[in-house]
Amino acid sequence: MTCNPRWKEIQEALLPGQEPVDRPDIVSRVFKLKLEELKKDLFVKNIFGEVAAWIYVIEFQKRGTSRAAIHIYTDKNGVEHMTENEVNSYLDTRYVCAPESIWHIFDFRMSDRSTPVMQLKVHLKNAQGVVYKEGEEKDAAQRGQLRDTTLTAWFAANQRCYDELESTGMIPEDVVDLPRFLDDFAEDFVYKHFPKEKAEALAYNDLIVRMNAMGEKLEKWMSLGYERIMPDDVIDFDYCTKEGDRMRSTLVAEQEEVVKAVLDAVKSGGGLIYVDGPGGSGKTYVYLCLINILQGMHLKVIPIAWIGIAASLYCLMEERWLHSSI
Ligand SMILES: Nc1ncnc2c1ncn2[C@@H]1O[C@H](COP(=O)(O)OP(=O)(O)OP(=O)(O)O)[C@@H](O)[C@H]1O
Repeated sequence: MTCNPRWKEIQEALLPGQEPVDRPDIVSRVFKLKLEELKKDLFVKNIFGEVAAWIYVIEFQKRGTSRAAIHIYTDKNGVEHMTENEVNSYLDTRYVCAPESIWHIFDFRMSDRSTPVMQLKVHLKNAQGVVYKEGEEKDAAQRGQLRDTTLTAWFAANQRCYDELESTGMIPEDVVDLPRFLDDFAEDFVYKHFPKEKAEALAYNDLIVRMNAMGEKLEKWMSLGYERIMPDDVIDFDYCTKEGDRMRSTLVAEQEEVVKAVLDAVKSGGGLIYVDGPGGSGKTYVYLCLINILQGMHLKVIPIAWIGIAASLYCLMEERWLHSSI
């Protein structure tokens, strides 16, 4: 839909001697009202038939003519092809004309789309809600058993989809092709400096732990014959000592002061030390240095942080957030 400055509603709202170009605010408001009306016709009154999904983008042509490019999908299968060329939309709007500025100032939406998201009425098996009239309870209960709820219909759709995939041979049998994905699974551990073979064993053990947590057994599908090892069993103490010493030799005086205070506290049975400093002043570097030194001494170090991002900085360690360590 393209805006027409000669529209009656625009012309009537102009003050004597004004042209539409003088009143982008009126032009934008009228265009917006008409767009809303058109949306009602298309998507509520369905004047062109049932609509499966829709999306529109507002465009402003070179001399400021507003235009809504609306895609309507009448076929549910077409919905998944809805894409927007963001690069082109960006380039096309480099020139900001008066109606476009007003459109933004009024906070009108630049694009909108229908959301093909449905809320499922979750219920336990055979415990769906049934609406009944007094005296017709039995019929209603029977009807309720026959009729799908959004949840049971969703289960049925999943089953149909699964059956289709199965009939085309796209669902693998109960075999997990771990060797094919082992490199990907082991990547995290390689990143944490474990040699490839240990990283693979750790990945395999990690899968076992995760499966156990879900009440499943990895062995049911396969056994790769790795021995059970946990990250703590494969700490390279020599590497930690060397790396700790190397980092310590590079510390500036204030950093060394912190490291010394912590190591003294460890020797004398413990303590609580608070470290502060401006952003980028080398706090994390000190923690990493300490982690290496202490691990090299076969001591257990548990880094904890308020947020996941900070926790992930301790890449030598299993990441933990504060709440998971308490
Ligand atoms: N003594 C040092 N020798 C070499 N590089 C260092 C040293 N101290 C810090 N750096 C480097 O300086 C940068 C900033 O240090 P770091 O990330 O430890 O600061 P930070 O205080 O933890 O920062 P933020 O508060 O933003 O988290 C890092 O790249 C770190 O490797």
